[in-house]
Amino acid sequence: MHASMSLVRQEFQNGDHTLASMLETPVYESWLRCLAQKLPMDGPVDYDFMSTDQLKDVLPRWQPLINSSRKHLDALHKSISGAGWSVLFTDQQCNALRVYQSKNVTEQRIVQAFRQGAKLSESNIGTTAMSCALAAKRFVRVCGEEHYRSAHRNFNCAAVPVFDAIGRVCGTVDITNESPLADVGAYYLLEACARNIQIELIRAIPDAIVIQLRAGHQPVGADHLVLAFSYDQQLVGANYIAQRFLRLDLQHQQVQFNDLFVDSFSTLFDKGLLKGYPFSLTLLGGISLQTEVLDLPGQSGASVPVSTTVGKVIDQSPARDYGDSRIQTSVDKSLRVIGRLPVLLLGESGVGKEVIARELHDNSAAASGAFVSLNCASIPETLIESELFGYEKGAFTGANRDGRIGKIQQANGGTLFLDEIGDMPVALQTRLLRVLETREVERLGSAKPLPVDFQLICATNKDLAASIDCGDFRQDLFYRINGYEVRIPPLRERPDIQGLAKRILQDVSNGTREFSHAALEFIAAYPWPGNVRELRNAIVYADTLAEPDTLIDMEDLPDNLQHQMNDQAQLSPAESNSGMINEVYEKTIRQAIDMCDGNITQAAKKLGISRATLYRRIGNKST
Ligand SMILES: Nc1ncnc2c1ncn2[C@@H]1O[C@H](COP(=O)(O)OP(=O)(O)OP(=O)(O)O)[C@@H](O)[C@H]1O
Repeated sequence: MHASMSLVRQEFQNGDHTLASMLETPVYESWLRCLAQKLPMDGPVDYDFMSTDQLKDVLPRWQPLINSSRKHLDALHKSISGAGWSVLFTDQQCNALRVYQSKNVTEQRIVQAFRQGAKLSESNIGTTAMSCALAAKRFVRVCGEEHYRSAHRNFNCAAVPVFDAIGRVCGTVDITNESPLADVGAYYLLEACARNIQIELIRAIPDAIVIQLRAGHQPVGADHLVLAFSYDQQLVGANYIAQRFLRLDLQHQQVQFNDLFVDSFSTLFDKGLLKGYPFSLTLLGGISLQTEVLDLPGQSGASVPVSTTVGKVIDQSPARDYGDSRIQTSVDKSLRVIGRLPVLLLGESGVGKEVIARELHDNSAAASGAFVSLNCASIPETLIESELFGYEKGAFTGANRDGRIGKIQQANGGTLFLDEIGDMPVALQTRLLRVLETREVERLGSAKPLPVDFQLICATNKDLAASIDCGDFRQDLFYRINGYEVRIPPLRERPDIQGLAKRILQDVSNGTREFSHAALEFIAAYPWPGNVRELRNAIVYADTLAEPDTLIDMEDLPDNLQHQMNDQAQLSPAESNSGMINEVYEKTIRQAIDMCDGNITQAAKKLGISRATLYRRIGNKST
């Protein structure tokens, strides 16, 4: 094989393509593109990387793709790393979004090139499995000297394209090994990973109802068809299998629910309420498919494993940690009452009210029902009513022709989570109160009451007592929703911020990273005005941008945290009158001095404050 490939390459370089044209078509076509770009076949390859600033610019654009792929890439890496495979996830320009090096890697070029932000396009590094898979839109293996650049002759690669919710190529997953042997098992897992990422992208479509379908006789583990519909019945996502099975071309076609099925769209909601119970949908041609609702609008899905083709899909949700045992105690108590009393969660923005609401739902007797959330502050006042109560066919101009099921009805048999309840308009508070009293809901445009049964969890960061005083919140509704009140302390008041941070980092990095001592001290000292949301974002940021396989250090955390800390440290003690905050800054300053072995000038530089300010702060402590 080696001798013959050398001959193929030699003849190609001499302008004779007879042998090269017998290579796999995607590989030969890539060679032709490389030739057209005058890339040399021989000689060293220099890898090009995005600068940290460029990475910061593109990361927000990549984030949805990274989020949807993370757990499937983690699972792929775990499965095949021991067999020597490194995993690379790229965007559609072959820029490395996420990398996993095999523990057994020895080839220096893999060590060098497998870094986030590496620019690995064909025009930069010649033929690769990624560039071939992108062009051919299918699985391609490129082995040894099939790589255009001879520097890559020790690479054995395979790659598949990743398709987005409507079937456009949005990236690739590549696996690379130093061993030249084919590995059918690894290829199978690679293809399953790409299919699962597409399903995850479909499940991330906001406000879509996502269903999975299969023929009754399909064996366990076979791929399902996954379809997502918007409220107006339009097909907004379909996985690769569904696109082929139903002959769809979503990039160029608009498809409605009843272009595909004989059943009415409302079947999805009526049957979907019993989440987890399959029902039957019939295609226009008469084929009947077993259907299950994966996500209802308002629920963020993308967490339940769908395709079983990767074998056992790992549930990555860790045992919950709040950094405060008082919160766990309150959650445990709430669980005892939630079936009978509504729970009211109070706390600043970002403390984790929705996380706790989901935790309560998942561990309650209604866990098999839906968790339906409505943020009363984030949708226009005029829409809350139809969102909550739903409406009948033709209830008002612009209404969907089939009518719409409301959130209250969707939560039947499950949990209704009303976030920012303090922002609900007073007129609607009256209607909600009636539903809570009668346990019946009337859709807009209908006088027919429908019985409903759900657990209620409300949350707010407003002072409801003050809202009642000024007439913005009904007192009787307050008593109705406040069966059991849980006050969630802000992060800065929790005793074990470091423990929570470690747990989040473990989750985010899939157990591959830890914090340095200095970073942990900083985390404990910083006041976290954005609470756990801010902490989590900072950790995701650091995990994404820090060099692979290193500790997360203070410098890896977002710059703005350190600036905010320093700004506070610049304040005179009189300006910064909170004892807690003073203590926090003094602790940071002491740590900086320790880290600089007592050198005040260096410590001041590290903190970004003047020596005078630093002395003033130390003086403040000693007085
Ligand atoms: N205990 C926790 N462990 C890990 N992550 C958490 C925890 N609590 C909250 N988070 C994360 O913090 C972010 C904010 O959480 P959540 O939306 O539940 O807060 P909230 O109090 O409902 O905020 P808001 O009032 O702004 O709606 C989310 O990204 C969530 O994943």
